[in-house]
Amino acid sequence: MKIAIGSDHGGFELKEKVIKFLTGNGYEVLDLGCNSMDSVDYPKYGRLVGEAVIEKKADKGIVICGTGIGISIAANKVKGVRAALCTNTTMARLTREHNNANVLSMGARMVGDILALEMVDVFLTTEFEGGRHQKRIDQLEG
Ligand SMILES: O=C(CO)[C@H](O)[C@H](O)COP(=O)(O)O
Repeated sequence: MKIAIGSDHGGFELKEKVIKFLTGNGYEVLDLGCNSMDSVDYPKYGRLVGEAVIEKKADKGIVICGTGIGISIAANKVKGVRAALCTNTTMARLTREHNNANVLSMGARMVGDILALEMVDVFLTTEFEGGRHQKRIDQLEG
């Protein structure tokens, strides 16, 4: 499975740890930046990850900023993206099972590294349940 990942400066350090986790667990990674802790603007990176998923350059995406809020808003501007800001593993599981989320968003200033990696693992290994949830997702695309 190929994962597109992007962050702003607030998420840079966590992004590097997530990349290490992903490559260590057999995932392919498409790192779309940023590339240092120098201050950058999160909209670009949210959009890049969202576009990579929709253009099928990656199977799923991960976006990280300080809170996870701004970059999730940015990713969700790309048509077809369902980016979910998660703060615990239950949310990471349910957003796959119920929302078929294709992008995980996390706030590096909000959650610890261990929890973040647990959320990544759960998000990437949980399947969409389908059934009653599909018609609700269809309505999102209006
Ligand atoms: O969380 C964020 C957006 O939702 C950003 O990471 C945050 O706003 C960046 O702040 P600063 O420029 O003060 O580092």
